[in-house]
Amino acid sequence: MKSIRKAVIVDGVRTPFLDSGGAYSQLMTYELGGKAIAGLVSKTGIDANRVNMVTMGTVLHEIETSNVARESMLSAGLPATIPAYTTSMAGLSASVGFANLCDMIALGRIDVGIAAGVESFSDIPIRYSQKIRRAAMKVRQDSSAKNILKNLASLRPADLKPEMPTGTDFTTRKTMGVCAEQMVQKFKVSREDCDAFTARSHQLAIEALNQGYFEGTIIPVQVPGFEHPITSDNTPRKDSNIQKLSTMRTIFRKDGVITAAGSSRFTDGSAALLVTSLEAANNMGLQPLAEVVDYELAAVKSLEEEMLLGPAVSIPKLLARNKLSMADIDVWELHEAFAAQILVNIACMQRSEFADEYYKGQVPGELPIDKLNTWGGSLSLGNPFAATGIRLLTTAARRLQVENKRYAVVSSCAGGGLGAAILIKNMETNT
Ligand SMILES: CC(=O)CC(=O)SCCNC(=O)CCNC(=O)[C@H](O)C(C)(C)COP(=O)(O)OP(=O)(O)OC[C@H]1O[C@@H](n2cnc3c(N)ncnc32)[C@H](O)[C@@H]1OP(=O)(O)O
Repeated sequence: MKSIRKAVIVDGVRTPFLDSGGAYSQLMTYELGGKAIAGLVSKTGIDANRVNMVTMGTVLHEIETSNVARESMLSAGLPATIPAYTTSMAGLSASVGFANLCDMIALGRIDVGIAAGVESFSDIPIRYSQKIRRAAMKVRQDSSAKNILKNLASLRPADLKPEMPTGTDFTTRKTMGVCAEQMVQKFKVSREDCDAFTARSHQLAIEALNQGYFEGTIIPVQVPGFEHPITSDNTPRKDSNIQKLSTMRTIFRKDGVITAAGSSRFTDGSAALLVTSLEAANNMGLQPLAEVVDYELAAVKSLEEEMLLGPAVSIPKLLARNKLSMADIDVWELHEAFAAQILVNIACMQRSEFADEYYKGQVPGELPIDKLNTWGGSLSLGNPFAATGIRLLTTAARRLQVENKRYAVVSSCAGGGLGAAILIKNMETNT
């Protein structure tokens, strides 16, 4: 086995993010995934034959293309000799694929990888009820007319109702919005602060678009039946101001704080990122954006009250292991599942009782909000679950360059009470 080597982020791209049920309804998930991979190869100009491995995360698995990584890279025209596998870890699905590739690079197993993520809520796996599935299996074993009639007779009209995925956590049987409101009950954040955070997210995304920070990273997508390629997200919203937000009703709990605007929306999109060894980047004449320093995967103790506290349980461990404090991090990119969820995570990291429970008494302190998601976030840009992990990494790496800073931390919560934090470092300040 070779010694530990540096993994570097060369660049990343994404498709425009669109509310589900929109233009991407024309595409199967793998086709949408292939758009980001093809866009990445085209943007970086790499010879696709140099790619050793492709990972793609997804949360909602389409049955016929269950290894969506493979189907996506083939649809992107990559050589069939490149192995590809699909990663699944709720909202961290693409992040864990990225982490796998970094480890493979560090250990010398591969030189060049593509880490991607895709989500389509417009092409979701819809199932028949368990009663129908069982009857169908019995008919498959014995397809005589008598057995078909017997099984048909055992069914009721209600059994024919299709089962749609709802985004409900399997263990708690609660939606993420309900879980987020439970965290608010325990850790207390105000409606006013949530509205202010939501308005900030949209305002910063609009500013980032005006500044041209996303130029070149959002690839045009040609959808069959559309005259022109799709070139931009359908958000942020200009009317997402505090005056309007404060009048909106809460949706997951009557006396709660979460509105439709304070929730990330069901979104379709894909994203892909090129990660290589430093040597491979140099050999290919590529200028990487950032070095991958370390990552931490973590999980909460109580799924009932702490479902979306992934950042609060993963960031402090990552910082402590790397002997860094909150103040050492210049660029923060956190997934905005809900405005309330971000505020609860920030609050938890300042509490001694939380620190006692999770990190042996060291209180991480205040995450500086002026360094957080300054180009907007999932509330204002959309949240195609797995693709979001790659969007966050690309944004963090690019912000390091634009802001000329040293360290960035990317962190996300996820269903199942999971969390991840990833530490990257600007290549320009790589001392
Ligand atoms: C997956 C993981 O592991 C981690 C995670 O990310 S967990 C979080 C995952 N995300 C979720 O669970 C998704 C939660 N989202 C939802 O359930 C739904 O998108 C939602 C309930 C929030 C939206 O519900 P909806 O009924 O479709 O809302 P929608 O009709 O768009 O909006 C309601 C109203 O608010 C308005 N509105 C919405 N967002 C707004 C905004 N930002 N600013 C101003 N107004 C807004 C709309 O225009 C609409 O107004 P009208 O009634 O006048 O038309």
